[in-house]
Amino acid sequence: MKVTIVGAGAVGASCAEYVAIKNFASEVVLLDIKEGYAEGKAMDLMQTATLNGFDTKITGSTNDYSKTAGSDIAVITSGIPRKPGMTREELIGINAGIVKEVATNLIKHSPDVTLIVVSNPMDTMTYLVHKATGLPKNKIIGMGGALDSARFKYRLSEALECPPSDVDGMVIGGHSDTGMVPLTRMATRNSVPVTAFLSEDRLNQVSEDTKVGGATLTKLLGTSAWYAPGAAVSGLVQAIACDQKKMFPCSALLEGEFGLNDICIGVPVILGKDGIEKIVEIELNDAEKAKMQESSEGVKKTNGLLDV
Ligand SMILES: NC(=O)c1ccc[n+]([C@@H]2O[C@H](COP(=O)([O-])OP(=O)(O)OC[C@H]3O[C@@H](n4cnc5c(N)ncnc54)[C@H](O)[C@@H]3O)[C@@H](O)[C@H]2O)c1
Ligand SMILES: O=C(O)C[C@H](O)C(=O)O
Repeated sequence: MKVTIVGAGAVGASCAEYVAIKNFASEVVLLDIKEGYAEGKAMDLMQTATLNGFDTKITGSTNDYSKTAGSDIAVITSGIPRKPGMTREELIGINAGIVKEVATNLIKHSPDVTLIVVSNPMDTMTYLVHKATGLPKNKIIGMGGALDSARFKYRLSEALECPPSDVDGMVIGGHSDTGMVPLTRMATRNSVPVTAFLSEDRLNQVSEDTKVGGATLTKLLGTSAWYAPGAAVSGLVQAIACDQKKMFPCSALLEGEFGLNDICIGVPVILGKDGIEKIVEIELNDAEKAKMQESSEGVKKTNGLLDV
């Protein structure tokens, strides 16, 4: 199993580290445009192999896509991150060109690759990859909901004063400060609805904290987060590589599902060896449907800025 990660920055390197530590891939190629950078990150990570007990071979490349040939899965984390005070949408001007070029180069050398898009604004970048490449729709996956759901569970565990592993929950919708739709009605603590423990006001606070999860970290760090994003991407890579048939909210191209068309946005999907093997159309109530509709209008507005 060969995994390529383009963009050896904070998120790309974190993802490479988690993939290696989970020890399911034979090879990880890190590629970056910055001279020597991916090679340096790869060497540093390889020097953790005996410490962390993995056998995955990690190599680096400065923009030489021939090194990525035959990749089964490729992750796109190339592009600029936001700074405090910015929205993800403001990154489109620089990141659209980078993502389009990177996706085209990857497919040239690995025509059967499954792509995971991470660069922001992620839903729009995922849509761009659909428009710019001829890959089938099951092979283009946007990562946002897995991370947002992890943050939702963290915030729920804080409110419930319990370990995060007690909590289950999911965030669908656009990966933006206003577009996320945390499904509080369906969240549980060991199968008991969290609504049994938390007031409506407290749950609203959990939702609002979840939606600005990325912005909160960006303010603290001066740039956007990387540990949870890297871990979330590695979960998607593992589900595909190991044909796990796991359910994650991912940005997928919708053709009528959830009443939406011609858009990539976060919905529950089953991930296995064929990428997105199924979109799971869960039943939403009227309030959730309205939030999803509003979220899709935001994503479509950003898509309208694309030159496709
Ligand atoms: N979808 C998500 O949930 C999520 C989470 C975190 C970050 N992100 C996004 O991921 C992207 C990367 O974030 P980061 O913190 O790793 O940034 P970073 O600046 O640390 O790393 C980005 C890397 O991309 C490289 N790069 C730029 N242009 C390139 C090109 N044409 N080819 C190859 N490499 C190129 C840069 O040299 C840099 O090393 C940002 O757009 C950020 O907003 C998304
Ligand atoms: O917040 C960001 O800009 C990065 C990423 O989308 C995140 O949610 O951490």
